[in-house]
Amino acid sequence: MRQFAKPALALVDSMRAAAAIKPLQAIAFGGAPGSNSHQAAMQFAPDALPLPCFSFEDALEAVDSGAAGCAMIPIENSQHGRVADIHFLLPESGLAIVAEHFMRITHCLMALGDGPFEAAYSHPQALGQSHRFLSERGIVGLSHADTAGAAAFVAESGKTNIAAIAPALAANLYGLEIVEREVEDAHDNTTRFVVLAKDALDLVELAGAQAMTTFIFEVKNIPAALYKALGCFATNGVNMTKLESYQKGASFAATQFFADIEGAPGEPRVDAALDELAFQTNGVRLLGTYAQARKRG
Ligand SMILES: O=C(O)C(=O)C[C@]1(C(=O)O)C=C[C@@H](O)C=C1
Repeated sequence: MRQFAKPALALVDSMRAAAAIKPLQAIAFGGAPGSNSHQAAMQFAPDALPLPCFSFEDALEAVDSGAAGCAMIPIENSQHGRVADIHFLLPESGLAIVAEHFMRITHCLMALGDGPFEAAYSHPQALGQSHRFLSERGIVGLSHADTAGAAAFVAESGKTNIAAIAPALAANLYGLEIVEREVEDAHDNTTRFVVLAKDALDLVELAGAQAMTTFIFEVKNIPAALYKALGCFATNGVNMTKLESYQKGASFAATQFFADIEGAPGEPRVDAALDELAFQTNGVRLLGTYAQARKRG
């Protein structure tokens, strides 16, 4: 069911009503109020109106339809890697990345009782980030659309033998007890989020800031295709900070890559690298240029 559990509905409705009055000030996020994405949105833009959406896809759609000025989307986690689907959703959304935001993620085990628990519900990323904690206690991780939504679901269930893994705020919002704090397996657990909007940033706004540029490209199906693609950045002295491969479709013939570099189009060495990349590959698509939120290297 693509609907938040009952304990979240009043808050979701009031946030949606406030956002509907001033959509340009609204920041859409995937998850119920109290989710990590909600908290990242508020850290990034404390005066914005948070707009809860059931999924990341719905949050992107809210920007596309004009229901929100931008969306806050998790893209990768230091412990558990890529956030599923984002590599397909971002390019397909047609939106531009206008900012990045890093947030230290800390999870709590929360429930109506104090255990023992057969299962804990959460977003698959949060379950992955707390994998050791759960397996040491014999608690089965069960996937839910988001962390805070899982807390609302556990509250609605009335059951004392299930728990949620979610931010502390969610326990507060949905009336659960925090059984254990900091259940993430690594204590520097951090998620990188990106902010997406309809219009790309005007590069003039980035003057003086270290810029990042995110793009996707598809290599030709020939030997050394990736070597040649990466050579474009090596010879032009451009620092690549992220490179991830993924398959599009089921042919497995042409691999796509999702990449971040330091620098912006308009800088001669970046322009030269991207021009050469276009020549060496089946296509390059820029997803956005924005200010670096954390120094790399
Ligand atoms: O469910 C949430 O709380 C989310 O905001 C999603 C999400 C993610 O998908 O990465 C965000 C940050 C954390 O890494 C865990 C979960």
